[in-house]
Amino acid sequence: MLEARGLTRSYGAVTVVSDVSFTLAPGEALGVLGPNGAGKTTLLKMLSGDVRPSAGQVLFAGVSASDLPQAARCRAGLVRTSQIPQPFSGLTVWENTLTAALHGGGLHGADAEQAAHDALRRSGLLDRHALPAGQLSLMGRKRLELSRALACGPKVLLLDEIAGGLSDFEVQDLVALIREINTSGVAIIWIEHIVHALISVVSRLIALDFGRLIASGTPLEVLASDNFRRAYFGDEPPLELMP
Ligand SMILES: Nc1ncnc2c1ncn2[C@@H]1O[C@H](COP(=O)(O)OP(=O)(O)OP(=O)(O)O)[C@@H](O)[C@H]1O
Repeated sequence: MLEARGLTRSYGAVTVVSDVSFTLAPGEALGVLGPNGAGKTTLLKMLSGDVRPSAGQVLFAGVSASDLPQAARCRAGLVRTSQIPQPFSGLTVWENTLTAALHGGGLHGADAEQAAHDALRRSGLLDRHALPAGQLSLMGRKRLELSRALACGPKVLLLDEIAGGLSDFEVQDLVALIREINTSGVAIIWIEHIVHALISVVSRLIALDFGRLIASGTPLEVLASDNFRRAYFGDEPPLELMP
């Protein structure tokens, strides 16, 4: 469904993502871990088309997406949510979601309205459809971020630290929602620092450190790998943090 081939991004002399390759199968859920500044968001932005790779290629459904702009990738089903939700705060929840269906999903008329309605229902926001987005709680804004993404008709959903700042209960609700989206057939790549939330959804992890892919495999394989432990804990990981 999606393939990153040798993705690299440099800013001046500094390379923040270096030669990262991986694949994502249809319907799969893949987690991305790594310390702050490891290059995770930059990697996701290269997949979505927000950042142009300095080298490497993105293949989506077997076809090179490298020359497709961000909007075209979104319409094709490669949809990203932002680390910090940025709805149009003066528009209502409904208007925000409808705008995503029209402009992100490329839908028209009744089709766009149906997609927006379905997205609001799935994300649990139907009862707040008339509320200005600026009046939503943080959890409400996270739901709206997912609602807007769903309204675009994603085949692959790219989630950037969507659980950040939420309470434990809210994280549980969000995990249930993301799991439902994934089991409905949408493949997911999820960057997340809240590891227990991440591994309750994904079946595979990749880990980055200083822009390089340092581990990939099942959650257990990655969390137990020497490279991963060294990146997070230095040479001697505390025993109580071992999985
Ligand atoms: N536009 C830019 N210009 C220069 N440096 C950048 C730019 N965008 C990102 N960087 C740098 O690239 C590195 C990787 O940033 P990135 O946001 O991808 O990391 P991250 O793993 O997502 O971090 P976090 O977990 O803190 O969100 C950081 O050192 C960051 O300062």
